[in-house]
Amino acid sequence: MTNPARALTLGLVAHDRCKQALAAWTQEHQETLRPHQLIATGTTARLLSAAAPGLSIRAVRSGPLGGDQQLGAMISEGRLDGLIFLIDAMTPQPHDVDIKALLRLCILYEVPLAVNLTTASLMIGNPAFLSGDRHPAADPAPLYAAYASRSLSE
Ligand SMILES: O=C(CO)COP(=O)(O)O
Repeated sequence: MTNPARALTLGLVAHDRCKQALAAWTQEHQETLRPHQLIATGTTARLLSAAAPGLSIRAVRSGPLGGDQQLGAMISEGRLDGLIFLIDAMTPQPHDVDIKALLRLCILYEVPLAVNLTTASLMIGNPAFLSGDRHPAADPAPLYAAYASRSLSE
């Protein structure tokens, strides 16, 4: 069953060589994105806001300065509904550990994740995703409750 439509909180991040592509995609999909709350890492936010001035995009810090970790914190608090993250696979990044940590939290918490624009378009074109509907297995709480309360005694 599909939940009533609600505004989602979506993360948008792109490495430098992918920023123009994400800006063009955001512009192209601005009507679909408009009802949702968009959060982007600092420099990505600047470019996307220029490309699609009608969208309200909240900036966190730049990725290498903690922005990826801010998005990760939102995931761990259940405050991010999806992430579009265009990663430059050909350029070493100084904050590789932060990138890995953000991807890991998407996996851990079943957050829908697009690492290319084909998947991003599929994601936002899917009415079930936009309505906030998630597969029942997407609730990680039961999975990790046993881990969080594990006994540490011998
Ligand atoms: O480095 C990033 C993600 O890992 C993106 O950060 P900026 O959007 O600030 O460039």
